[in-house]
Amino acid sequence: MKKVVHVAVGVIENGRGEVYVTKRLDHQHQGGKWEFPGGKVEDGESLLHALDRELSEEIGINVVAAEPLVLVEHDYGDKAVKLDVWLVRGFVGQPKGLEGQEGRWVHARDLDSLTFPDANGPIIKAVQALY
Ligand SMILES: Nc1nc2c([nH]c(=O)n2[C@H]2C[C@H](O)[C@@H](COP(=O)(O)OP(=O)(O)OP(=O)(O)O)O2)c(=O)[nH]1
Ligand SMILES: [Mg+2]
Repeated sequence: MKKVVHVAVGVIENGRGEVYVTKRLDHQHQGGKWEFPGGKVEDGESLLHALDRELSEEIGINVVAAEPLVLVEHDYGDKAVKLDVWLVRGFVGQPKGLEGQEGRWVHARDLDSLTFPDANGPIIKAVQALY
């Protein structure tokens, strides 16, 4: 059976109906598409620790308050992922792409105008249902 890659993902919101998205680098899996920042959970690591570590590495924030939003399993054929998505309502720092990736705040209603990986459909629905 194919190994499923477990990913901690953060939907960071700013209290004004906007969420922070970054663009995956061209050489990455699903490169060139927008994403919610996050990355692989390491062996033995808790989800919240993975979330905080990845958001710190990728966009320079630390998580203060997060709650589970949605769990998405998706098989891309070349790779299967389990996205553990958290709504991040409290954080320290100002998000910015630290790995050369583009980043921007986008209003929840405008998420449909950006291209995300196929797995992200249920995430976008869950975000839009909040507003
Ligand atoms: N972070 C993130 N990953 C996503 C999203 N949607 C989606 O299909 N993915 C997939 C793409 C990748 O196959 C996987 C996440 O891996 P990643 O590349 O972010 O992992 P990582 O940060 O640990 O980076 P790496 O150094 O191992 O490449 O999940 C999303 O919205 N955010
Ligand atoms: Mg990542």
